[in-house]
Amino acid sequence: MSTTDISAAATDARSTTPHLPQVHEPRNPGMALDLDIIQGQRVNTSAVERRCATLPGRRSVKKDHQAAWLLKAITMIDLTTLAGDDTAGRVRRLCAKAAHPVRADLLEALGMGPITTGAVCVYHDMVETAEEALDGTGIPVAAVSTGFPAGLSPYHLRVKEIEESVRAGAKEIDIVISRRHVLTGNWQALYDEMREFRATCGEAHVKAILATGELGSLRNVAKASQVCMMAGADFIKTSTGKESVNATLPVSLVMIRAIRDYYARTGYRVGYKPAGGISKAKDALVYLSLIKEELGNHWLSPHLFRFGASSLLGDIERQLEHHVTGQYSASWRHAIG
Ligand SMILES: O=C[C@H](O)COP(=O)(O)O
Repeated sequence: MSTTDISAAATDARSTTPHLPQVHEPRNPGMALDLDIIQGQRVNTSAVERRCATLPGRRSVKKDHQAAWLLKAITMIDLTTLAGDDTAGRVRRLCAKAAHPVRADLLEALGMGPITTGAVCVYHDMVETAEEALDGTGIPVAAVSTGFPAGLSPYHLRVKEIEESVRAGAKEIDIVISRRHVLTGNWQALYDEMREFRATCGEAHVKAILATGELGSLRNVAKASQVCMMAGADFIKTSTGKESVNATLPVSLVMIRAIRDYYARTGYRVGYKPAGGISKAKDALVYLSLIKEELGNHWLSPHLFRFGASSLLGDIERQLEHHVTGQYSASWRHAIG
């Protein structure tokens, strides 16, 4: 990464606020299911693993540049709470954190104006609470729908859940795909399901959660990515955070390259959301460098990249505090996010 590139990233980080008008990105309308493309998907697993193994060691940005990248990362977090014991109080606190993700004195010391996270992500039941709490901030609410996390509730109820979440005010819907369609190679069923989910979302943007840890192979991940994009997904997302294996770099590389292929074929840019288990600032930096190298700077923006994370923000804020003060605070001081 050249110094020029890093400076550009720093400048961009200072001006990125997701709720302000973004570069207009035409929505992916989808296309007819092309089974030849699906069957033609190949993944060289050892090459993917080799490439990913070198990334964390090779790519590091330091000092001011690191702070700029971390600030940028914050603007691309879907700040998430998806717990059985979620309460309205917890969701309101999370929303307050999304609107003010970094302490004002730290932002001032870093020469930054206000920033926010990319979205707040909750279960359907908490959409109205989050909407009220975020009123006036411009931060969108993302709802996980369609029987999250397993996606095994009756089909008509999954469609209904999307309708209800959109009616409650969610601007983004994170759907879960039926893993069995992938595992049985029923690409038409996966396409039809995704197509209907997308149509039901209407103006709300749809993120397709593949639950990659349950798809059996990287080749299946590549195929499922292509099918969901053909069916009109605005984003493809790795995981619910509830599988035993969630976001990983190899899975990310495969999905990112699927996005690149789809863009080359159709001219439409689909977003990427790694989710689940990303909790350290240094891991966020590796993901951002992977995106930059494989997809380019255009994707380093909240309208095309998000982290799905419940605790990443806390570690990033801790690193920023260290950058400003030279001291690390205890992690419990950054408990939310
Ligand atoms: O979509 C977001 C994930 O559920 C968050 O997972 P996490 O709690 O491991 O950060």
